[in-house]
Amino acid sequence: MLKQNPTQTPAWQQLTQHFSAMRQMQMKDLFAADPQRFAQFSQRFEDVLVDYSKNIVTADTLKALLQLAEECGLKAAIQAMYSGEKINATEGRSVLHVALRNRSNRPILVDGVDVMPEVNAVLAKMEAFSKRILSGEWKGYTGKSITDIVNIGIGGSDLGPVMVTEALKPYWQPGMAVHFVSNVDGTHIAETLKPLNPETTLFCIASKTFTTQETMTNAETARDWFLKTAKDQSQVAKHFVALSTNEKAVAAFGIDTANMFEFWDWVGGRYSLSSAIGLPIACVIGFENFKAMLEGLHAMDEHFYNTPFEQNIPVLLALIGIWYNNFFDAATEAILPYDQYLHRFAAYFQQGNMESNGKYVDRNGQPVEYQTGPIIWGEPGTNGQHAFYQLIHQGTKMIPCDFIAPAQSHNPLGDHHVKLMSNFFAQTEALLMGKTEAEVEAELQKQGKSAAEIAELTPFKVFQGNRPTNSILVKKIDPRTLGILIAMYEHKIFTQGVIWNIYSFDQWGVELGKQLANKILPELENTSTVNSHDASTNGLINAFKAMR
Ligand SMILES: O=P(O)(O)OC[C@H]1O[C@@H](O)[C@H](O)[C@@H](O)[C@@H]1O
Repeated sequence: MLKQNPTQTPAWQQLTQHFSAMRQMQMKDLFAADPQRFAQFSQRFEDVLVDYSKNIVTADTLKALLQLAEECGLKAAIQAMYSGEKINATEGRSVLHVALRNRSNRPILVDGVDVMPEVNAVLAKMEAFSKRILSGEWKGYTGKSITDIVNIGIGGSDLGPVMVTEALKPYWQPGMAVHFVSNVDGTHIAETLKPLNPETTLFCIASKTFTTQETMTNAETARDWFLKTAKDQSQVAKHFVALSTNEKAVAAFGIDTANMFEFWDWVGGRYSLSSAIGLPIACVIGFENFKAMLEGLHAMDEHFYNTPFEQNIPVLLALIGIWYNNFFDAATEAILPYDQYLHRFAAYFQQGNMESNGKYVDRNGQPVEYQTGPIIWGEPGTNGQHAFYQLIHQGTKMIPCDFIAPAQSHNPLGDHHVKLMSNFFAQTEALLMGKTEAEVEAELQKQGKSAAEIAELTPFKVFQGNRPTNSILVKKIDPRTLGILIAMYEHKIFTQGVIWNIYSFDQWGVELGKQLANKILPELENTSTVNSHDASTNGLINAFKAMR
């Protein structure tokens, strides 16, 4: 894979020059000058409309950004990922979440072996299992059917299934509920288990490595809780399944490996929701709906693979993100879904994006001299409007935002949805157009304010506007569309990682804290004074011990 420093490309030089012309550019002037701007700067994919016209870009900007993608070897990088090359170089692994939802079934080789037969075998096992659970055929230790699934996992073994099951709540099958325990804080599992009945509860222990401290601790607590009632160790098999790559550790925990749903080291945790990690999803929305989501993911995978970059939605979104991140110095991006069911969508892509592209070392092992991954955050609208939008509208920082909304609500109550959507449209319009001094003055005059009051108040009520947004309007949040959206963001992250010349599929940055926590844990289990750390850490640990 090309290991190109993006700032050393001709395209980057061109963008730098172009930026000096664009930094003062007003989007409303661009709209006024070009009646075709919406048509020119929007793309449709199935029932998804992506409008990126409200960005500080011209055709020239996109041309230079597309050139940057070429010069950074994006084409070859996509090819390398889809053909199973070991692009996760620091872990020596392929990166093949696209194989998990490869509905075309075209062979995908890892070390010369087609992975599709094993992918399909696990999917078939998930289908059979989820059908047995949902039909009530799978019985617990007292002969009752399962009513509650508890997924125990963290990070990529939690956030995807949480986000998807919440997003697709209207598709939950009758008589089945799903719960998630991730935090090692005992409160999480204690509160989750309180209303549950061990006779009708199934635990999915989800961990790629099956060594993660939080998950193993919660899994042991769950097993103790279950055995407190069930008594008999042999009944664990009816209530515990494992979703993992680590057969040995699964067996050592006491889970029958017949109840293990396998995946592989070429599935990154944060890209694993279409692997066995998706089992709780399939068990609550039904396998047919899970399959529809896989088909949506695959459709966007194909779009990303086959579409020329100038119409390629993930590529365009990635390039626009780079434009703000690297030229306008925007440090964050907000994801703002106008759909309550998508309330964990931003949290999901916070991991997806920040764990992938939060790297300061490039693929040559050198510190980068440019910005890489942005900070991702967001909450559903309209809640955000009454909380943090003040800063987006009038703060000193540029925050490019993605607004996402469905045309059809799953809950068409009265005029709720048009009210919601009026806010969706109004916000991006306000961020684009702002409100001028003259408009504010005229408004205040109409309200009967004196000249002195008008002069005093006007500066506070002006909106500069010119704040960039993408609008992603979908017909309905259904399994297929959700799959499309997920893959769209995944490939955006991939594209940016390629251009920033970083490895997007490792996560070494999470290791140091784990190591230190393992060192500190035994120090907390006795009463002696600790002095093996820096003064602050010693002081805090000793204060904690004194307070217990
Ligand atoms: O699935 P596992 O092995 O328990 O790992 C869970 C999470 O563990 C974290 O340490 C990693 O940063 C995540 O990427 C990962 O998803």
